[in-house]
Amino acid sequence: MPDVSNEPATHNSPETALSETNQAGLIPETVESLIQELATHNSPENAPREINPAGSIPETAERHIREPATHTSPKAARSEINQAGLIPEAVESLTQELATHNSPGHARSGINQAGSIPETAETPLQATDRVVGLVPDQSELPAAKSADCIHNLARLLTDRLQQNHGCCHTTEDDEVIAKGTHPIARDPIDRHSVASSFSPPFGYHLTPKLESLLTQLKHVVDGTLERNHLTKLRHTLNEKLSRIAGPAVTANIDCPKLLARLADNFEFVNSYEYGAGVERIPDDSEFNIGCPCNANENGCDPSICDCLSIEEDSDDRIVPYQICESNPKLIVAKKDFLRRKAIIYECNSRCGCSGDRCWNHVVQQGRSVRLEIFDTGPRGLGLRSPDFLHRGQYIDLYLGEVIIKAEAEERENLTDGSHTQSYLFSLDWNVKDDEDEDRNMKVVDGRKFGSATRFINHSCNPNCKIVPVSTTNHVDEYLYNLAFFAIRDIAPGTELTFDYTQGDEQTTPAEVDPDAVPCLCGEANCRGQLWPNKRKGQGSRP
Ligand SMILES: C[S@@+](CC[C@H](N)C(=O)[O-])C[C@H]1O[C@@H](n2cnc3c(N)ncnc32)[C@H](O)[C@@H]1O
Repeated sequence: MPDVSNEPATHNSPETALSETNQAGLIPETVESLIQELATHNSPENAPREINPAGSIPETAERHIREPATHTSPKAARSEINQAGLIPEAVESLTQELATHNSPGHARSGINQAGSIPETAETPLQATDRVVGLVPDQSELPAAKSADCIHNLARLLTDRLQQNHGCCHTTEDDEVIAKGTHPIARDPIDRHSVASSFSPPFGYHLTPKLESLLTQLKHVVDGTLERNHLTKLRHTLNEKLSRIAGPAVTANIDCPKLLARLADNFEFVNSYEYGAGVERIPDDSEFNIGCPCNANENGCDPSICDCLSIEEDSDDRIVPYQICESNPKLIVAKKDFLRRKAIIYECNSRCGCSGDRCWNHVVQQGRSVRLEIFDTGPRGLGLRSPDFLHRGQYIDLYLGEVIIKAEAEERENLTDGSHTQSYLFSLDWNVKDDEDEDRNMKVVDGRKFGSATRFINHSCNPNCKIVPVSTTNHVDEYLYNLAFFAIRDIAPGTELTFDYTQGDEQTTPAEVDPDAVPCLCGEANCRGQLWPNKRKGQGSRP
């Protein structure tokens, strides 16, 4: 990238520089055409007369942007213009700079297909045009001095392009990123640095026209940086999404702030991440035994399957799954099971029914539906599926860092009193009392690591439910999966929601806690708040 401040202009006689640049394909065709147009119409003496004093692009030049230039060889045109001092080097450098950051091929195809001037191509066009437009003011500000001013600006803009490859976060985003454990390190950017640091060399004055040119250049460079940054964020995010196991998880997000938060500050994981101090019973513990069902006879038999939980008031085993009525290839959670509070113990490889061929083996098969993270507006990001979801269909797991209760409390205290989003989910299904909770309970934190379900918002009239599911390790009662199931048929593209107070008493509070996070679900039965502010983390306790 050329340093226009220090580089002697020797090897760049304007002619050579332009021809070199053109060989490298760096100057968009439209700029060429305009230069030709200007050269044809503007001999140095004619220029002030011909060019619209208001600084807009002359009609003739506009026309030529769409027409192939025929009558003037670019080389000759440039040489004429340069002799007249009408194309300052700085504009040339800036043209190159912008062209480098915005592939010329791309710029050209944008121009040609749309038949209009894209923003990126506008810079050199406008710059050239307006610089020429300065000629009438030469008595006030000699062209050479104008060029110096622009040169100075071009250096600052170039520095800015070199220093950061497009970080245009807001201060708020920088804060969010600074708090994260996995940020892509970026220095905070002062968006006004160019404007505030530019001042004309001593003794030079800026005409209003030049000042407006400089402002335009700055906006174009800022816009270019912003676009480059968004492209990079999308790339980063798509890479992360592509590493998620199973059918596609995509993101449909335009808001730069939300995009930055997701791309820079969140990692998708395919299983739990275990934090410090989390004790686990190993899967191969001698106490983990399978059921006696026989794969070669009746398969898994609900009347004898030891994996199934037993009803409290009878010896009946609770059968959680059935064949889906509207799609016989699908095993879904039973309607009556979804209404109750119960944990699912699935069969696994230790079982006589050989686990993976057993009907009681749904969550372990993994996600089978596609998901899309999208911008809901007032509720931040949300989740939906482009697929039709059947009632009882398993959707995905809620994943994240598994941490001990004390750690969860510390994390929650950091955000206490604020309406910061909460991603804590207590694994409290088998917790007996407060002492047991303090000693054994674990919490899943989906803030920095998680799955797509971490974006499921709350609704007071939800279409999903979270169910505790134990799969390969039935003896570790404090560690199980949190699995989302559809509780009714869900049309493609419908936002997925669940009740954040699931398991708690779900009555409309007499008065909404003024410190609580207000609920924006918009349902007729909305309770007005997500959680009472005293407890933001969710739990699955029955
Ligand atoms: C688990 S996150 C859900 C994803 C979140 N919307 C995001 O952008 O990352 C929970 C947070 O989402 C927001 N949220 C979820 N449901 C909401 C609702 N019904 N009304 C208002 N905010 C909601 C709250 O800020 C809550 O703390």
